[in-house]
Amino acid sequence: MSNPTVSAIVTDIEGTTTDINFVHKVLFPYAHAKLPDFLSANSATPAVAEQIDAVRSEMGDPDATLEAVINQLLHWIETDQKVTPLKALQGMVWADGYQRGDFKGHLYSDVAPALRQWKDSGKALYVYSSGSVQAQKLLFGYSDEGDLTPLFSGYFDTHIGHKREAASYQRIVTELDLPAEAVLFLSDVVEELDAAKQAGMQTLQLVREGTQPGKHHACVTRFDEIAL
Ligand SMILES: CSCCC(=O)C(=O)COP(=O)(O)O
Ligand SMILES: [Mg+2]
Repeated sequence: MSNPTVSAIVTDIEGTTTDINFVHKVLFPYAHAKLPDFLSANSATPAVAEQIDAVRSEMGDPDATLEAVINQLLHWIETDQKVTPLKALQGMVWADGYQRGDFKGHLYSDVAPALRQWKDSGKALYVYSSGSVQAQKLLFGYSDEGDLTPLFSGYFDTHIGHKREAASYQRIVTELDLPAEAVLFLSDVVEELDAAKQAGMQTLQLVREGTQPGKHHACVTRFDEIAL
């Protein structure tokens, strides 16, 4: 497919640029193992204390003990809940892992060449993930393909809204200051693509191994099938 009407591309991460297994079998278990000690050691640090208070708010219990907060966070990891303070704290814990070389951000082999080509041809590139902006920058900054962060013009996380809600994509379009139809959203998840399309964006589903294709969005299996 060739599409010269696209000025900006917004990409999802998990299942789109990156193997779901890297997120679920490397990142989430790492956060699950490290969060308790990280929170016990850093609970007085202002950036961490702010997120602990946000967890207490989500729990509806402003007096929850640190132990209760930790148990809540571990439960959210086990059930893959996209709760904003969990995502912020995961990003902080993963920073250690990336910096120590415990893992690198996984990217499918077709992703970095396509991102470079789109950037060179004048497209603006953005990320929209439930992972925090810090986590997104870490994954692309410490990726298997080196530091790809210079390719991106911006990052969006759940502070802009949840990924299955059209209003989130309307806010992104407003931030990009572009007509919605000039923005292409890439994701593996049909509900996210439906929300982006409702906001007027162009959409394309990445059907990586194990992904079920939907009926209402054009599909590709790799980034190098996308001609812009
Ligand atoms: C930013 S890397 C970690 C991804 C993550 O935490 C997550 O929940 C995946 O969300 P996505 O919106 O990329 O499916
Ligand atoms: Mg995804």
